[in-house]
Amino acid sequence: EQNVKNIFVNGTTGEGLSLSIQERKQLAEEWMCQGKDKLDHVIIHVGALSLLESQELARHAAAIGASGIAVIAPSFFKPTKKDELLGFLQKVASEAPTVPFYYYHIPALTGVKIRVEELLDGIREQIPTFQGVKFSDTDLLDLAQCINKNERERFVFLYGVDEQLLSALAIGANGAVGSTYNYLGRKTNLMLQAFAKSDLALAQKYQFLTGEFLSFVIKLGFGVAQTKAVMTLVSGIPMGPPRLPLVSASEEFIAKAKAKLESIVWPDGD
Ligand SMILES: CC(=O)N[C@H](C=O)[C@@H](O)[C@H](O)[C@H](O)CO
Ligand SMILES: CC(=O)C(=O)O
Repeated sequence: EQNVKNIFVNGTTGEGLSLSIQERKQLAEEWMCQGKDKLDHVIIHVGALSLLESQELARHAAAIGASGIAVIAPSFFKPTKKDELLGFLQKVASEAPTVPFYYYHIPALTGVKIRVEELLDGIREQIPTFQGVKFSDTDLLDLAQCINKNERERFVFLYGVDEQLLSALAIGANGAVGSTYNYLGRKTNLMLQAFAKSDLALAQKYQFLTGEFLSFVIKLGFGVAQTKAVMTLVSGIPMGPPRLPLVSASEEFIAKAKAKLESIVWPDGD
């Protein structure tokens, strides 16, 4: 329905860090199975506070044939220097030595603000499977420097601040991973197509409209619980309640989000 061809499992929206290891394995297996003939890539997030658990999840993802694995920075005891973060990532990546590895940079949630530009310098020597970054930060200078310096190594940069994806594309991001594509995937694909055809005015229209929706719901209080409510609203598929400490979106939020979404007039006419 949203025509999304790649999936990122057990990340932020999937509340991966709130699930048990057993649950995470089960979900990864289910997505591999369901996606078999439908999806191009299944990237499984295997980050955890415990290095041992993260390694176990990496081995599991490799065993079930994941197209990639991703890891966020550990966020209770935090790495403060590049080499500390790199050491952790390396010890996870090496458990899945044939699986492309992505660093999931999301400093607003992890509190780990080590610049990606710095992290990537020489990273292939430590992590031969290093493939790219899921870059969920607004620092477009850091992203630009990553892209500028790493062109030769052909890393992939998947952008994760959906409301400013177009700006990231302009600076050279290769793709996008984000929560809103669960319900605005089709519209975002139209934006990507417009950008690919250099129709910047049309691409901007889509970005302005997705931005209008997001700025509206962000003012109401927008997080993973609210995202799930909007997913249910649009798809009709019940997402179930989030897990504590997150609590379900209010009926008032759902009604307002629904009205806002329905009020938007898209360039493609629906
Ligand atoms: C913090 C967070 O959830 N980030 C998501 C991706 O990483 C984004 O997809 C946002 O949910 C989205 O850009 C809406 O603000
Ligand atoms: C939103 C997103 O990219 C994630 O669930 O990690």
